[in-house]
Amino acid sequence: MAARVLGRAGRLAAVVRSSALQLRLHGSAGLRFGSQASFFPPLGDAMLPSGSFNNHVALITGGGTGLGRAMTATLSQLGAQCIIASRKLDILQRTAEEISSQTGNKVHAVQCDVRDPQAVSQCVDQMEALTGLPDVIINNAAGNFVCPSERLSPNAWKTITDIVLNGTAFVTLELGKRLIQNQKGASFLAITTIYAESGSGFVVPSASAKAGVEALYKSLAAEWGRYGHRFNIIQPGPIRTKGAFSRLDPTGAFEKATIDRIPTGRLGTPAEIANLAAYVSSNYASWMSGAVIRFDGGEYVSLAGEFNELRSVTPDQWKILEVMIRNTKGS
Ligand SMILES: CC/C=C\C/C=C\C=C\C(=O)SCCNC(=O)CCNC(=O)[C@H](O)C(C)(C)COP(=O)(O)OP(=O)(O)OC[C@H]1O[C@@H](n2cnc3c(N)ncnc32)[C@H](O)[C@@H]1OP(=O)(O)O
Ligand SMILES: NC(=O)C1=CN([C@@H]2O[C@H](COP(=O)(O)OP(=O)(O)OC[C@H]3O[C@@H](n4cnc5c(N)ncnc54)[C@H](OP(=O)(O)O)[C@@H]3O)[C@@H](O)[C@H]2O)C=CC1
Repeated sequence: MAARVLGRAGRLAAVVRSSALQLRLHGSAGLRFGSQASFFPPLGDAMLPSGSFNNHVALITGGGTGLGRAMTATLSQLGAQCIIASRKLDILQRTAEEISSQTGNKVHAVQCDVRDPQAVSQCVDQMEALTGLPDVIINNAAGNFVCPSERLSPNAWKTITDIVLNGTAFVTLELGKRLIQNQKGASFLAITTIYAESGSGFVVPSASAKAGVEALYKSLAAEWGRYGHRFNIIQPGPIRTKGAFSRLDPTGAFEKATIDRIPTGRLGTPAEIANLAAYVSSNYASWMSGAVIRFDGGEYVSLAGEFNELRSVTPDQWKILEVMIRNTKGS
């Protein structure tokens, strides 16, 4: 009994320690925990051996904020030279300076609106001049907001699908063609979402575009292996970032309900997904291509199972239910 209590206290202490670490490197917002979260403490430090990305160049779209920033921090800590690209140059530059002053590795900030194929081509020109072509490409940039579909204007639809599907395609095709020409292989990773698979009301442009991204990456995994390219997908569940939560949970009501239904009792953390993205993008995963990795604390299966709500039935209620069911014998 004492050992069990001590074990639990140890796990809680680990949660606190690793949250403090993440705050330092990734600047994550406050974490909220459900009752079972102490079984699943998030670890904040880099999982791969130091130097795993030495002599590697990584491009992370949307790398100035949220999950992209965390992925950049981890890759940079592991030795990569990173390029982060998005629309807001001031934010990119601030992030680049902060990360590179912590890791000692260069992070370059390049302005790019991924919706514009010419801007993407210029961004890749700039990148070639700065670092040469990349070994790792993470298509992480996205746009989204909750909205009943009957309220969507054509431009609202176009804005989201342009950033998510066309933006990912423009970046992937531009880099893919140049890498093929230079006979250089690379790891491509796309960040989608768990509802790319199920679809979801109220985020229909995002769901449609993310499903398209998954089809794009699975198709290219089959077609471009012969050029040395790997294509993989991570589907994150909810991870608190300002960009996502301000547009998808403006009142904060979604967060509590979500934590209640996630079997691991908490949201994910930016550092956790950064570790997974680093592994998938690394040479340790050189046999991984065409993979779709759900990373959601169990939320998807929790939402899907018809009888999962029975979690709220108490042991006393089960005694009554069991008698009722057993009484059907022979009927
Ligand atoms: C709680 C989390 C749980 C789970 C998360 C699961 C999945 C998460 C997926 C994500 O992708 S989260 C990432 C979210 N991050 C971002 O969205 C960051 C970037 N976003 C933006 O820059 C904007 O929000 C943007 C997507 C609207 C694009 O900005 P831009 O300046 O290019 O567009 P406009 O502001 O000009 O709008 C274009 C068009 O859309 C209409 N519109 C904008 N907001 C809304 C809204 N809330 N409801 C309805 N319509 C909206 C806007 O009116 C324009 O259309 P019209 O020209 O007026 O017709
Ligand atoms: N957080 C979560 O719970 C989840 C997130 N995801 C996915 O994770 C990824 C990161 O999201 P998250 O970090 O939460 O949110 P953020 O809003 O922080 O990240 C989105 C990034 O995309 C960039 N971006 C948006 N539009 C463009 C554009 N037209 N061109 C170039 N860059 C653009 C933004 O930078 P800028 O404004 O400078 O252009 C921003 O850095 C996204 O793909 C999202 O769909 C998926 C499931 C859950």
